Amino acid sequence: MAISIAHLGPPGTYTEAAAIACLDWLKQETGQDAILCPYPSIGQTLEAVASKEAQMAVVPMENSIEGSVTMTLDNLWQLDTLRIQRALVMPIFHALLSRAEDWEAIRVVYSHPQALAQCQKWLDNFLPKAQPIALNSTTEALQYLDGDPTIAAISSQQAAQLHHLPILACPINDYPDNCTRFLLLSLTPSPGGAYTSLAFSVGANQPGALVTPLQIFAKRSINLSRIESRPTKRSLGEYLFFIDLEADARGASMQSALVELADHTETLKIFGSYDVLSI
Ligand SMILES: O=C(O)C(=O)Cc1ccccc1
Repeated sequence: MAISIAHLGPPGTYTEAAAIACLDWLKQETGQDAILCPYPSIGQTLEAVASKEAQMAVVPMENSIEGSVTMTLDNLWQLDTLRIQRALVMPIFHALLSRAEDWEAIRVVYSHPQALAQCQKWLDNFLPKAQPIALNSTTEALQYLDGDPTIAAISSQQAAQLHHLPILACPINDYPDNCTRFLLLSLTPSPGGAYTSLAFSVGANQPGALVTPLQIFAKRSINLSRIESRPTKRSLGEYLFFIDLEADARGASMQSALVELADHTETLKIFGSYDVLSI
């Protein structure tokens, strides 16, 4: 039977393209068929798996220009049953979609906050009078573009094709080397792999509260490839730390590091060990 892969919709999002790559990979590697299920937000996409409405989810995690997708980090922490199965990195090329005949007519540009941020300088240069408006996804506004030549959206070329909309400019991202890392998640234990992602809170705000956990990995020569802090949402100035390590949690050295880490953190959540899918 086909399994369902939840992703951020409506159809044509970058996350859908990443989910299609995961679906193809699943079929090739395991023979498993899958269908795509679009959800209106990243939160609802992850919630669908946590509540077993869908078997897998694909979500954006981090962009090379804009950094973390905070919605994903916050939901991963809250729904602590989700485990990372694979990561995949996709190049992102943004396009300006609109029915406007004259750019001067464009008053509003809709898109996902990351896409607006990745095209900020371009928008300042070429559409200084247009108001950027953030939505849940790059494709949320596409249904409104047909009837209104004063609006535009930043979306992908594939989305333009899918929704039969003209591309006024492409690529419009401020930096040409624009990549996003996506995660494939499910409730099943991670398969293991070259990377481990985890997050922790620290007990007291005191000297060494962060350096002590980090030294646990440094003294074992385990490389830290990323660190990101997020507010705990309990009180101002209290943080959670999300870290990625270049090691498999099943290895002996990581096993002992994780035991030690549990002793030096308040809450520790291990999202799993996984490999990066090449597409
Ligand atoms: O809105 C989308 O299309 C997404 O998949 C989120 C996103 C936005 C910008 C870059 C990468 C992913």
